[in-house]
Amino acid sequence: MLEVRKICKSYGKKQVLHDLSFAIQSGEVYGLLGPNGAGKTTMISILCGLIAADRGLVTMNGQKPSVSTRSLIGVAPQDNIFYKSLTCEENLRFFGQLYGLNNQACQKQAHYCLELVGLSDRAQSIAETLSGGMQRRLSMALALVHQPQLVVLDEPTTGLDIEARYEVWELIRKLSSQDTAILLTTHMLEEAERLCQRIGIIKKGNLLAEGSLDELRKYIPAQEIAIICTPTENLAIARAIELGFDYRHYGRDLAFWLPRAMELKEILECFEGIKIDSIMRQPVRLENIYVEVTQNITSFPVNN
Ligand SMILES: Nc1ncnc2c1ncn2[C@@H]1O[C@H](COP(=O)(O)OP(=O)(O)OP(=O)(O)O)[C@@H](O)[C@H]1O
Repeated sequence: MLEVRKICKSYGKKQVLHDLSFAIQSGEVYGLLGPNGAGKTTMISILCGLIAADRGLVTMNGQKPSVSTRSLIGVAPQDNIFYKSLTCEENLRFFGQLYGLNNQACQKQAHYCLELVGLSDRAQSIAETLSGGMQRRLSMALALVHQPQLVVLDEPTTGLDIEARYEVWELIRKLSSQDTAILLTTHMLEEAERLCQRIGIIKKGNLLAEGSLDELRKYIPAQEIAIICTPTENLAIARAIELGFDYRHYGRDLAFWLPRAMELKEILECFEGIKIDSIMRQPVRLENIYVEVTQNITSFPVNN
């Protein structure tokens, strides 16, 4: 449904997007991940027609950008964009009008979207009196008022507490089940892991890796990861190297990549003679892959 093909963009002499290509199908949640300054917001701005690409093409359902293709996209930007002093319903009706809906359609869509995001009972509440989580859901409702086929959610859960985050996640799942395509940016890798069917990781405007979580696991040739806490890290690392285990530091955690499934007892036997305070086995997480890819430890080019 959405195809982004070899997009390039520079601000002055600084090129921030380099031949960026990806595609999103109906009902798919696609996570566009990358460190600060990677180019995610620039890409979103191009998608939404806010800025022009220097080169490359964005198509929706095979069509080049036009007023009609733009109406197929809804955007909930990082910062809430509703009018604080209007009620939820007034905001929705106003945004509906901006998208060219007539009065009747505005009314109908306002009610439908408020119900979809679980805010029907707050229709007459002034927007700024809503909790942070409700305000994010109102922003999402505004992005949906014109029934877009693709919704862009730019860091939809930043700053939300866990309950509010769950509500937004539920809403994203609901939209996806209704066949809406979703482009999600987030710095919360657990969020992307839970919600996204496919993930693209970009850095400095280059797509470094793309695929489902299972496909991305190829970046870490391990069955599992063992996080080990030891007062003598050097000894443990030396032993791991002898045994042929790769190792990484994730923050303060020392992690060994286990090339095959191993019982805890067997792992402990590997480190016999070395004091181990604690040990934890875990599957390869998106976080591990993301670190690997964005720190260029292992590099696998993505074919555009
Ligand atoms: N209007 C602008 N003029 C000049 N440079 C810009 C402009 N907007 C963004 N940039 C630069 O382009 C690069 C990409 O920025 P962008 O905001 O797209 O990254 P991002 O991945 O969205 O970052 P974040 O995760 O922090 O939101 C950065 O180096 C940024 O400083």
